[in-house]
Amino acid sequence: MERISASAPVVNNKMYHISLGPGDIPPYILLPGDPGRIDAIMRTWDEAEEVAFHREYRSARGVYRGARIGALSTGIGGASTAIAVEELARIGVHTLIRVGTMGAIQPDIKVGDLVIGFGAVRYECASSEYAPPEYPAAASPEVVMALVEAAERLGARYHLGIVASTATFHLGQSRPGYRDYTWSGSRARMENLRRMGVLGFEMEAATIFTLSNIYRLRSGCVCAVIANRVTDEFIPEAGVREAIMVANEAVRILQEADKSRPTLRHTLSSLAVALEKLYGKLPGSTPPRGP
Ligand SMILES: O=P(O)(O)O[C@H]1O[C@H](CO)[C@@H](O)[C@H]1O
Ligand SMILES: O=c1cc[nH]c(=O)[nH]1
Repeated sequence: MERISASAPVVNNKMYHISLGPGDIPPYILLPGDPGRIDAIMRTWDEAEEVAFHREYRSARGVYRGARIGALSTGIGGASTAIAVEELARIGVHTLIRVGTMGAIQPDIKVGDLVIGFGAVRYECASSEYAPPEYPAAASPEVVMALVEAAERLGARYHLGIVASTATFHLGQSRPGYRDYTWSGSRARMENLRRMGVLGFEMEAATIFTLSNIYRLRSGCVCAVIANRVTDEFIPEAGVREAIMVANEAVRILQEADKSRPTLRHTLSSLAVALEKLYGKLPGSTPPRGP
């Protein structure tokens, strides 16, 4: 029987939760929360195949307008999302774009609009197990710029700003609980964040941004606004296809940029490979692995 390390479980060369191993998925990946959104994402690609489906983690790979692209659902919330980022990092994924849905908390944001987050309020709890509260949950500038460029190209109506990632959908987002249970901290949260200019509530961006910065990965987030909490409207799926298209296009933009402008790390590791071919194995050298 295969001996499996309990501290970093890998089963048949696949990460224990996401069921993916090195090479199974392209290093540029879309991260919806909902496994059902993988179908909608695959329908927008020119080539698409499902790769694995274990627990909440459903994955696919394909090609969008010449760009190799992957997708993995994270499930709802920071805990399952942290597992996804941990395991994706170990198999060489370096660029993560959350494609989610959101409840806007500003009155001028319409249901069906998109929100591109450049930072996230860390109410989701999972990131607190990785870094103190002073550590920011910030998206990567390159990914944010690619998302903005993509939204402009596609003529999508978008808002750029800070989002709030919560640990729960109800009390964490100032909704009453069962039998109208509430308390002052929950009731005050939405109004306080609205005054601070925060655009809306979702549940995963802060985890993705925090872990990505710690692990030197790139990340960003585009969400479809399916609800507005001020105007009290809700249209499931409003803007979801647009969010997916913006994320696809951003991956294409990033891949083009990465090809024409290799990073210092990539250049150095390519050099190490070339030297290794000439002179044999160098101590501590690793093959190039994306930007
Ligand atoms: O639409 P997704 O990506 O699942 O995201 C949003 O929807 C879920 C709540 O309904 C949370 O995961 C929230 O972040
Ligand atoms: O209100 C909403 C809508 C989508 N996702 C959330 O987390 N909250």
